[in-house]
Formats: sequence, C-alpha cells, structure tokens
Amino acid sequence: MWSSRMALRRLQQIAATSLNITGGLTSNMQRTMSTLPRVYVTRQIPPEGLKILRESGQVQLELWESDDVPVPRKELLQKVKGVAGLVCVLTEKIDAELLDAAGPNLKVLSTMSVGFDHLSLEELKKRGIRVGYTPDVLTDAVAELTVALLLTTSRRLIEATHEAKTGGWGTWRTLWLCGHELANSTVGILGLGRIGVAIAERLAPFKVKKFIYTDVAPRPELASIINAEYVSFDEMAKQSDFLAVCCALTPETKEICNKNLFSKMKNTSIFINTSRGGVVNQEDLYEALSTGQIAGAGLDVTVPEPLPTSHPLFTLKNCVILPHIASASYTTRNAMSALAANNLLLGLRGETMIKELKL
Ligand SMILES: O=CC(=O)O
Repeated sequence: MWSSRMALRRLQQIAATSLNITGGLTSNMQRTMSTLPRVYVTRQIPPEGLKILRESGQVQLELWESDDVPVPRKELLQKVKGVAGLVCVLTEKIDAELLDAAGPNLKVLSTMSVGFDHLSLEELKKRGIRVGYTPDVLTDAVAELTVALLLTTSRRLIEATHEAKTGGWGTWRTLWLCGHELANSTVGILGLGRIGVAIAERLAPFKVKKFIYTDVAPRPELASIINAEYVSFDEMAKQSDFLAVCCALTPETKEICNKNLFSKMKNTSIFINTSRGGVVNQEDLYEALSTGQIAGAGLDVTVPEPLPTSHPLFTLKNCVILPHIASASYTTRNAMSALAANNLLLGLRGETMIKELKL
C-alpha cells in the first residue's frame, strides 16, 4: 500500500518535473526566439525557401499561410509592424504607406521576383532598406515559356485545338489555320538583357535570319552572344517579324508599346510580351489586333492581373493570353524561393546579398 502510494507520488513528482523542464525549455526557447529579428513572409512561398528560413535559427518567422489568396492589405499593414525583414512576392505593393507601417526596424526587403515595379525604390532608398531580388535563376524558364508562347501564337495552336475539339475540323484545307514561321524571319527584342539573350539562343535553331534589338543604349557584350544588331525603336518596329518585349517596367517604358509602335509593324508580325503588362497600351493593342494591323499577340502579362474574363482582348482569336506563368516551373520557383530566403538572411546579417538591387 505504502509502496504503491510512494510510487504514485514519485510519478507525480516526475511528471511535475518534466512539465517544469518542458516549460523551462519552452520559455528559454521563447526568450531566445524573441531576441531574433522578426521576419514576415507575405506568401506561402515554395518549400526550399521556407526550409532555409526555418532552419536558419536566425529569424523569428511569421507567414501568410496561403498561396491561393494574397495577404489582405489591412492584414499586411498590421503584420509588418516592427519587423526587421520582409519577404514578398510581386502582388504586394511596397510603398511609403507599407514602409511607414513597418517602421524603422525594417532593414531588409527580399522579393521573390526579378521584376521590381511593385517596389517603391525611392522610398526604400530614403529609409536605407536593402533590397534583394531573384534574377538569373528564372532566365531559362522565362525564355522557354516565351518561345512556347511565340510558337503557340504564330502557329495558332489554341485556335487549332479548339477547332479540332469542337467540330471545326473538316477536310484538310490548303490555307486553313496558316500562321507565320520563324525560318528566315527577323526577330526584334525590346530591351536586351539576360532573358532576351536566352530567348534568342533558343530561337536561333529555328533558322531565324536576323536578330535586332533596341534599348536605351547598345549592349555590345550581350548582343555579340546572339549576333544581334542594334537598331532604333522605329527600325525595330518596321523590321521585326516577331517582336519580343523583354524590358523592365519603369516610368520610361510605361505603355511604350502603343499605337506608335503597332502602326509601324508589319501586318504579318507577331507581338510577344513576357515582361510586364504595363509596357503595353492594351487599347492600342486591341485596335492593332482587331484591325489586322498586326497578325497576333501572345501575352503572359496584362493590366490588371488577373485580366477580367470580360476584357475585349479575350474575344480575339489572334490574341493568346497566359496567366503570368513565365517562371512557373517547379525547379525555378523553388530556386527563386531559396534565393529570396538567402538574400534576406545575408542582408539581415549585414553581408553582401547574392542578388541585391542597387538603389
Ligand atoms: O514576373 C515575374 C518576376 O518578376 O519574377
């Protein structure tokens, strides 16, 4: 009897001690954790980046636990209060309001994107906030998708599969669903950077005759890789059979693809945009496509995103619209996620980021 009572007591003591130990460890951990810099991640980013952040032991992490719905602005403004680091994607507008809400603790912003038109660089610079981004790791995926979109548009693949599925496929016809081919063509690149070069490298084996490009200034080192000739904006419009837009969206490039450009293009030319929707005046594009001023357009990016299904561009057979998927391969999105995580951690340690924007 005594021994069983003693045994019970002993068990209760052990249990109590265990609870204390557990409680002690937790609060120790909590104490350690609470001294770590706080970081908010605005999206359930791909696993490689989250793993790096979680296993770093360097930050106290909070995450918007969804990839399907972006964090509501109101919630974001609350969550960023006092954070030292912020990881975002291109759907978050990082402007003065958000930076004010975050406050002076914010030292590093890391965007999981190559584009940075969602960031107010001036405001970031004013506050001395360092900015990481994710170029290079997505070049192959974006170039690959651009080629796929170009061929889909020029060879009218969406129209063709629709006809095949819906009974439009009658007898073999000599000019039915004819498109335009790359062989012997001139391909123009608006904004020659790593992505433009990668696109041209992939198109060259299709027997393209000539690559031309325009930019704020010639870029001889990049151009020599693909043997591309520097031409004026107007020359590019006139000569291109295929025109691929690869420039960043800046105040200078906003709606640079407008009536002026389309009116100079050939009726047989194909316009492709995988950069940002904002570089195109969509009303002018609609006009150019619907009047046959140009032959077709393939867009991976639009304004707004998502483009409402009632948008007039969706009514056009010669316009192929994708939902901003240029970098969407598992490998690339994980690489972007990992790079964004590493940029953030390096920035918080005061070290050189792998890819940092010069502000
Ligand atoms: O559009 C995608 C990106 O900017 O990474």
